[in-house]
Amino acid sequence: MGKLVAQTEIKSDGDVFHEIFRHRPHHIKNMSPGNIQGCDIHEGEWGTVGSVIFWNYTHDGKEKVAKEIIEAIDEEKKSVTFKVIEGDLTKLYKTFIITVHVDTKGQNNLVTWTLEFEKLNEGVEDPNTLMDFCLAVTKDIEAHHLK
Ligand SMILES: CC[C@@H](C)C[C@@H](CC)C(C)C
Repeated sequence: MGKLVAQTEIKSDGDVFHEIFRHRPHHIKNMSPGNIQGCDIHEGEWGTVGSVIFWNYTHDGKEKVAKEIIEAIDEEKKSVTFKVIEGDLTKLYKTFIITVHVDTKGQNNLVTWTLEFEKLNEGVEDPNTLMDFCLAVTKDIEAHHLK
């Protein structure tokens, strides 16, 4: 299993950041319209394990889709784990799991993105640009809350 981890500090509220990814990821398109164009719930309720979310996003200049199941939610640790089950990423990766975690330490809020993946073949590159995408979305969410 390949793994990429990246961290970035946000000045906006960490609890709000977690709440967005857990309960209202469909609001992200309003905060990061260049990256996220759509987010719909296909199965279950927002913010619950087992719910299925469908994303329309633009990555590496191309419009893409991702269907993800919420695999885990840890309210204590403020983390949400999304497992990709359909869409562009499944053309390159057998498994693709995205975890977003927020550490709130006083004024500082540290966001950690973890991408775990199994490539379909050796020629597939590591998802570095997707990690950049996740960090860019993070910054847009922060900026939205600092206005
Ligand atoms: C599969 C790429 C995007 C749609 C993942 C989203 C978080 C699971 C995005 C908002 C970073």
